[in-house]
Amino acid sequence: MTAFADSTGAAVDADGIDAEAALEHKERVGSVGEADAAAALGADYDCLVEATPTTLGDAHPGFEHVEAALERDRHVVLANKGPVAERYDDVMALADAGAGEVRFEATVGGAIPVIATIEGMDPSHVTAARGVLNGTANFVLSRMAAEGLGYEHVLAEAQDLGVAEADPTFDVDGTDAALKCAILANVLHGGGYSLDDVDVQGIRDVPSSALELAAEDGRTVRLIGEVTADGDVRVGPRLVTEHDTLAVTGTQNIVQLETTNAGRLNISGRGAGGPETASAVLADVGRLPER
Ligand SMILES: NC(=O)C1=CN([C@@H]2O[C@H](COP(=O)(O)OP(=O)(O)OC[C@H]3O[C@@H](n4cnc5c(N)ncnc54)[C@H](OP(=O)(O)O)[C@@H]3O)[C@@H](O)[C@H]2O)C=CC1
Ligand SMILES: N[C@@H](CCO)C(=O)O
Repeated sequence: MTAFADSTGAAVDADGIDAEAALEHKERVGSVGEADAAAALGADYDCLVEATPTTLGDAHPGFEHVEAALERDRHVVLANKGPVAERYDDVMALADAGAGEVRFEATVGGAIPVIATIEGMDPSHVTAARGVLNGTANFVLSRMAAEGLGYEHVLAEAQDLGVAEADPTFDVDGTDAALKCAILANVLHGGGYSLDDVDVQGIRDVPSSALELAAEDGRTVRLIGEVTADGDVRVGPRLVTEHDTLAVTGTQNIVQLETTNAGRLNISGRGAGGPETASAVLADVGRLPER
């Protein structure tokens, strides 16, 4: 690693950075290094890992970071969903114009290999996708149902686990799941989608009484996102039976892919969290060609 930045500073060294020392510097001083944060963009590197907070619309500052790397023919690996959910076509045009590749496994489903599976099948053989795509909302719904706990209390627990977005309304209002669905739609249809194309409803208005009522009937509520065979994209709370494949618990995610050759694939696993997300980022780095 030759550069490492946060919002207020950067550590840059072409001979390699001591990550432990940079993190210790952040603990002590509040930033990973003394250099200007923007200095990391001009550093000597092969691949930029973009993991700034996901933002909507112009996807600032993530998009500009991606642009700076691709214009220098560097590879990009994203954990940040903004650039590939909101500006997929712009990102791919930049990649097509140069020698850098863009990968973004971590943006959908945390540690589980959703994008790699679609690539492996070939997107033209995947007709639809649906699933539980937000670990925070799933944690909140499953804890509320299992423990009868209040919404605010459970959301605070999810924030402590490090799975909630910097702005947790993204999670509970369905925005994060919608961004992931827009990314899936872009992968399946070769671009053209953003958050504006997703019909979104979150879980904020799901009362614990609705979960109790559903449980009496052997059912529960899950925040389900889907890209339909017609290309429609939507996210909302849905009733599912307690034993349904989609009724994963805690921060687990599940993605169901409808495929022409393999039928329905179910891929589930840890969909959020620091080590989980880092594993997907590193898997992408390993998939990049040598520069
Ligand atoms: N956490 C998870 O489970 C998952 C997260 N993601 C995505 O990964 C990204 C990171 O998530 P997470 O680590 O949880 O988020 P955090 O909010 O914990 O961390 C974001 C980091 O970005 C830094 N940052 C902010 N602005 C800039 C900037 N202009 N230049 C350089 N660095 C900047 C922040 O610096 P500072 O420390 O100074 O504030 C902080 O270190 C988000 O886009 C999120 O949506 C994707 C999958 C799973
Ligand atoms: N906040 C997101 C992180 C993973 O993208 C979640 O809860 O699923």
